[in-house]
Amino acid sequence: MPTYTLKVLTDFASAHTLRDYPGDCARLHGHNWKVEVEVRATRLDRLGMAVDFKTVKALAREIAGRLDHRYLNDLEPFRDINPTAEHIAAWFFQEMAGRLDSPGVQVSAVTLWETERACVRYSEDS
Ligand SMILES: Nc1nc2c(c(=O)[nH]1)N=C([C@H](O)[C@H](O)COP(=O)(O)OP(=O)(O)OP(=O)(O)O)CN2
Ligand SMILES: [Zn+2]
Repeated sequence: MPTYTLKVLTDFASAHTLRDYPGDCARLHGHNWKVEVEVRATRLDRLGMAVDFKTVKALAREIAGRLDHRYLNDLEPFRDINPTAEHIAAWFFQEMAGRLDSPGVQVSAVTLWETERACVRYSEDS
């Protein structure tokens, strides 16, 4: 089946500490995180769009804004789980999936870049 995968980018700047990490990352430090959100559809609307990029960007920006200029360890769910790239990517995916309300369009992956050299891609493909 033809599939359209759209990707939008956003970012946020936050501080975190990794509890129990055996090294520098257990100390307070920050990152300029970059987020790639992928959404997938198999149908287009009458305009020829799976979903307007603006819709996906606005939602991704709103979610990123909740993390921006914050100490992640103070925010749910990172009071209880370490704010690793893996956990942040999964949280971001779930927030997007819970809010994207476009028929026939699903969030398919979130890639979180922690540095320019390291990222994690989270999806729930079976
Ligand atoms: N699998 C993961 N590994 C690490 C995570 C993570 O979230 N998931 N996080 C960190 C720290 O947050 C650390 O700040 C990042 O370190 P690193 O990727 O090593 O980045 P640096 O720029 O400091 O390191 P270079 O070796 O210069 O690339 C660690 N690991
Ligand atoms: Zn870090």
